[in-house]
Amino acid sequence: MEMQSNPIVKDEAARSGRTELRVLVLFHSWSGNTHCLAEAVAAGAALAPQVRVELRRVPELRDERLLLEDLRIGAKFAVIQSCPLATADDVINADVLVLGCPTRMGTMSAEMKCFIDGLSTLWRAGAFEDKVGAAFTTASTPHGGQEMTLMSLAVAMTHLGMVMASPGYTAAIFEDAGSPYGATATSKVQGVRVRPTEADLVAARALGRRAARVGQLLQRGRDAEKVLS
Ligand SMILES: Cc1cc2nc3c(=O)[nH]c(=O)nc-3n(C[C@H](O)[C@H](O)[C@H](O)COP(=O)(O)O)c2cc1C
Repeated sequence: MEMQSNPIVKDEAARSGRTELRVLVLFHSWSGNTHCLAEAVAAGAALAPQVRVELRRVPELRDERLLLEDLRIGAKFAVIQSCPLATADDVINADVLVLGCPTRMGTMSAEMKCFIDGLSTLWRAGAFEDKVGAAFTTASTPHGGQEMTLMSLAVAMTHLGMVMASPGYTAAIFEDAGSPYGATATSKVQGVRVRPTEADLVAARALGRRAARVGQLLQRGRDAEKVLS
């Protein structure tokens, strides 16, 4: 999927002289765990002043009717389905892009990878330079590849020319939940499916807040540069 657009023109027009910061939380999820983190990231980002936050999902590679018919995920996917699909304009207009997906075979889901690969036209036109990036994921086991997935998302965003807002240990919660590379949750405990814990959600909110803050610092720097030039 290649996104057709005239990014430079749109990007300049959409982003110059704007005071509000636009944060796009872009996720992939089937059974809702990553969706839970996405909502928490969006809520955290929305705490910053003068921020507009949008929650969008990446397109499925499978027929969505089959996902709805799947007894294990159908009801959960129906909720996710009500979230709009991301458009090229959503991506172009964002100052901050926070990407999240399930860990699949130790790395990002194919759906997220396919979406990122489809950004190549925008990428070649420089549409991602100086956008801020951050990442989150869920996996069913505690060491099932969360950090690999976060790093795979970070690698892709680095290729796009984005500035990564790593959480590090910038909030105390990262000592207990998430990771210095992004927000995480484990969706199975002793074989039982569970939702992200309150600590996971606090870490996801902290990630959203941090990404928005780094975005605002960069925005102020750009504004100051304009005044000085
Ligand atoms: C094809 C496939 C591959 C998966 N691979 C992994 C994996 O490598 N490690 C892991 O811990 N969980 C793995 N899982 C489990 C999901 O990462 C986990 O259930 C996740 O929380 C699902 O997110 P969602 O609820 O947002 O759909 C896999 C699931 C599927 C369907």
